[in-house]
Amino acid sequence: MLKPSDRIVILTGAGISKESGLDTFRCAGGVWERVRLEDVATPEGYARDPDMVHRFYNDRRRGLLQADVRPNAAHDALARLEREWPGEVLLVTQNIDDLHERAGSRNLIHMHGELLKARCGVCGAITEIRADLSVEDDCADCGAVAEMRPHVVWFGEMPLEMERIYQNLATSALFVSIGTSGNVYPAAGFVQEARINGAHTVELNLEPSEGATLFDEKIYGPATGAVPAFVE
Ligand SMILES: CC(C)NC(=O)[C@H](Cc1c[nH]c2ccccc12)NC(=O)[C@H](CCCC/N=C(/NCCC(=O)O)S[C@H]1O[C@H](COP(=O)(O)OP(=O)(O)OC[C@H]2O[C@@H](n3cnc4c(N)ncnc43)[C@H](O)[C@@H]2O)[C@@H](O)[C@H]1O)NC(=O)OCc1ccccc1
Repeated sequence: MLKPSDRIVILTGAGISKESGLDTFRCAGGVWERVRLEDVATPEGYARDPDMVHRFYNDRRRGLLQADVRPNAAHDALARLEREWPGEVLLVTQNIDDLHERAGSRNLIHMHGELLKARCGVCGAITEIRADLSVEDDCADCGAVAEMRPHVVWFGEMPLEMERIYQNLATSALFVSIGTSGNVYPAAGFVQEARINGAHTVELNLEPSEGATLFDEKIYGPATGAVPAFVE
């Protein structure tokens, strides 16, 4: 069905990191059951209580840096696909963890940002971070005081590299969505973009997502089983 030169675009969400020990957002016991999205993942929430937002992301960052949190078989299979597929494989993730990179994925877009990076609210400089972030942190580049925020895309903010993503969706022969519930836009609209351009669309998830009916093919089950089997 696919020609070796064909482009493949893959979208991943929190479900692919679940079996690595990282919580999803909307499943039972998920992140948004514990904290209000409006308080910790919006610019308004940050303006209201930056300490609360820093605590939220510092906790997740420490969780990500735990020794037992590492890429799983699904992350590994996608890195292998990128290495072995003769055509281009672009991996677009909504996840802010670094498990795709640790698995070896390179042609990767973090459309919602990265937990191990901070950004200056004044000059936009981006720095790598592994320790806690707080309102005390100043910008090493422009010296702005207390302006360092998590380099993540909050609700109401424009996701990253949207142009490059739409260009690749417009020329993809295969679009695969893995471990996402299809609730958050514009990511939830990518399947429609891919379909419009004639791509074959596949959903790999634990259960049907909001956009399940838009996929040509659906395979349900844990990612660590479904993704390696699909890549094989
Ligand atoms: C809630 C929703 C209604 N709101 C939005 O979508 C909003 C508003 C909006 C825009 N357009 C719309 C159109 C209609 C309605 C609303 C909107 N969108 C925005 O504000 C976006 C910005 C959204 C980004 C917000 N930031 C996040 N995160 C970063 C921070 C952080 O992480 O803290 S979103 C957050 O939700 C994303 C989606 O969640 P999922 O990854 O899908 O996780 P979820 O828990 O929901 O699902 C997990 C799935 O995995 C499955 N699963 C579980 N275990 C496993 C397993 N083991 N194996 C396989 N699958 C598994 C489960 O079954 C489940 O289906 C996450 O990735 C995460 O990034 N910005 C924007 O639109 O800018 C303008 C614009 C417009 C056009 C074009 C460009 C720009």
